[in-house]
Amino acid sequence: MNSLEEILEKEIKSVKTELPQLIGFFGNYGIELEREHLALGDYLSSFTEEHYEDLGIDKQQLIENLDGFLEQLAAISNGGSMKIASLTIIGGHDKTGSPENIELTLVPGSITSIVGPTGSGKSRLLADIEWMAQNDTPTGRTILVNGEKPDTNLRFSLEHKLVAQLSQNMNFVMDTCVSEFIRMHAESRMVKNIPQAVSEIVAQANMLAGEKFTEQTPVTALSGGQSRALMIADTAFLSSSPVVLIDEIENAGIDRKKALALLVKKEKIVLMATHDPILALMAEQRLVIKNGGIYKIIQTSLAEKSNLSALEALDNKILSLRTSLRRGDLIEQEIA
Ligand SMILES: Nc1ncnc2c1ncn2[C@@H]1O[C@H](COP(=O)(O)OP(=O)(O)OP(=O)(O)O)[C@@H](O)[C@H]1O
Repeated sequence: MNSLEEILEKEIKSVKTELPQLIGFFGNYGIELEREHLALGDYLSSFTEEHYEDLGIDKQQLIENLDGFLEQLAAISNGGSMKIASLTIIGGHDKTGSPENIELTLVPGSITSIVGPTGSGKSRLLADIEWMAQNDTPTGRTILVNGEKPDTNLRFSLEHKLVAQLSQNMNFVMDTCVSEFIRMHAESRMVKNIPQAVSEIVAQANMLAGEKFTEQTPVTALSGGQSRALMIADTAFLSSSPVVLIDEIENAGIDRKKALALLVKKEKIVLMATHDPILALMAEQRLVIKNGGIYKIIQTSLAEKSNLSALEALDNKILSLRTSLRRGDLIEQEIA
């Protein structure tokens, strides 16, 4: 990443191609990066004091803000290499206040499922991890990163986001198309080849969802399953967060096994709340939640793993029935 001095000495033309984020940065102050042959520093020095008064900022402040912005960009682009060695969940208490006597350490490359009745507290556990709870949530749990309390910077800084959360509700409020949505995200993550990222993410999302959508589809026109597929592909490709939390892939009518494979491709700590036996058994361990507390930790046994293929065969049968149903066929044949 270039230093502030180097950026100020560069021609505006190359600044715009190398750091397109700066177009938006200056745009926020009402500064258009015109006169492309000038060095950025010379361009900013060519403004009169009155001009700066009109913009509502003086030159020194603008340069300081630019420096801060460049630091943030550098932090984001280094995010790709951000790794953690472990995540520890220290128990709090269940809904009735009984202690949750547990200390569980998760390491990268592991998948842990979270099971339990509706309303038992699965999403709450994911939320505790997302917020790096420090005995300050309704469960009293504490989360440690690399065996230590994460510092406040790590907890609240967006650039160093430790956790990517895929939640049950994906409501897009922006009125923009799919490619624009991914482009904005890819740009903020300093991705170099944005068109390639866009087409890969759309292709992967379409492999997860039923009806295909295109790069031009408005995000507000996506179905629940399609938008979830888009968010899963987006997280898998663009998120550098070392921890991925998934709240129920199965409800969205997307191919959940492919989705899981996509998300765990990289060395990440994955936790997923699920009601689905296949997903639960694909994890190496599962946390059973009861009345708001972690009640049991079960290691997936060999016998359970060997049941997976029979479960998948059952599941494929249901899937093909679902496909027939969606196509408008009758389901009259005897089901063995
Ligand atoms: N240990 C706890 N102490 C107090 N409240 C809790 C505790 N655990 C969970 N809750 C609360 O219980 C409610 C239900 O929990 P949650 O939404 O996490 O359930 P869930 O298992 O994810 O349900 P579903 O399967 O329907 O998605 C929430 O309001 C949550 O904050």
